[in-house]
Amino acid sequence: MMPSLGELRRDLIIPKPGATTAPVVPWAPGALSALGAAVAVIGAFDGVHRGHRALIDAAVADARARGMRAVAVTFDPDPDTVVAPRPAPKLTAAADRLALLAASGVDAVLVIPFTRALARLDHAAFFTDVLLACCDVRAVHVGSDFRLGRGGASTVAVMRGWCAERGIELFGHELLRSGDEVVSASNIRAHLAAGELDAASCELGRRYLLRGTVVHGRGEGAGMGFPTANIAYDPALQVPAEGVYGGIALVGGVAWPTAVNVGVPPMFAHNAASAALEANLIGFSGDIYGDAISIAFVRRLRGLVKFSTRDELVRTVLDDIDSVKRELGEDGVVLDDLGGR
Ligand SMILES: Cc1cc2nc3c(=O)[nH]c(=O)nc-3n(C[C@H](O)[C@H](O)[C@H](O)COP(=O)(O)O)c2cc1C
Ligand SMILES: Nc1ncnc2c1ncn2[C@@H]1O[C@H](COP(=O)(O)OP(=O)(O)OP(=O)(O)O)[C@@H](O)[C@H]1O
Repeated sequence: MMPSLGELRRDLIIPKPGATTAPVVPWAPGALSALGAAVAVIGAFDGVHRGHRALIDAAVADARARGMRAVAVTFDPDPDTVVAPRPAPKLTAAADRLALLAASGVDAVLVIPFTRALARLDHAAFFTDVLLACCDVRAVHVGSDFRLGRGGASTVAVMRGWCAERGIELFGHELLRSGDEVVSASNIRAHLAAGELDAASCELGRRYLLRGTVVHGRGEGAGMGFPTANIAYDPALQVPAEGVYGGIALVGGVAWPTAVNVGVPPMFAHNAASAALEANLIGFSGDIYGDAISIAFVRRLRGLVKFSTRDELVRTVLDDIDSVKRELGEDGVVLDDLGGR
């Protein structure tokens, strides 16, 4: 059956109605001084996965115990896109990453512009000139693998010593695991790239979501009995492995069960207009060219096949659509309070 509204809202990165979301504050000297003494949790937080959320929960609990405010400290752009020779595809665009952090239970999200100059700072300069210049931080929470400074020179042990001398407690938490692997953005990307949707969703703590825009395709799908929305997406985002998936598409405030094709269809690979991401929205008819669309991936159904006949392709895709209907329903669900997202 179609997932509940609550599940959809979480999958589609929509705050619950009435949920409080923290302010997202760009870095500036003294920008968070009004918060008073605070507990910081620091990271790039791509995906805001279960490991990140466990770490944030620990920081919020510590802040509450101290009677202080909790601040998630993150960077924009993601540091990896500035310093890595070949940046990894991202699980979340910056806006989604910040929205997830703002809804995580912290009292503020501090966004530090990440530049090559910032990457060159050592931990002492980062803490003094950047973090403490903005906020009265009394405790810092990071994962045990967290590193700061040029080439990641400063380990948790080094930072803990420096902080302790200044009356700041630094906690390097053991990393959350899922089975026998650490929950990490890198592992989630690898699972998605391998089509291992269950493992990716489990570590992420929700379904993977890809946002895009509906664009014109070859327009052959409608003639085949399954019109598809061709979707253009940000190439910096991680795409699940080529194949056919069942999922949920959010367009204009309605969540539709959807059959999704990821990858240029092998039968039409010669056509430059072939979309690498297209979705048949079950129960929908209408014109959505140019609209924003989000796809939450629920189940991988199969790999892409180069069928020998068009009939075979049509029969198989209609079967795919039937199996999505059985699992996710045959009609859209209106999400009435989307908060503009
Ligand atoms: C659920 C689904 C599964 C698909 N599976 C395949 C496939 O296995 N092989 C293939 O060549 N094309 C596959 N396609 C792509 C179709 O060939 C494509 O939708 C059709 O050519 C229409 O494309 P257009 O909308 O760009 O005109 C699939 C499409 C959907 C929606
Ligand atoms: N599984 C985890 N459990 C607890 N804390 C974690 C976990 N993974 C990362 N962290 C911490 O969360 C913060 C943000 O980490 P970061 O953005 O590097 O995430 P990541 O998932 O490890 O990413 P990547 O795999 O790309 O290195 C850091 O303080 C990091 O140590």
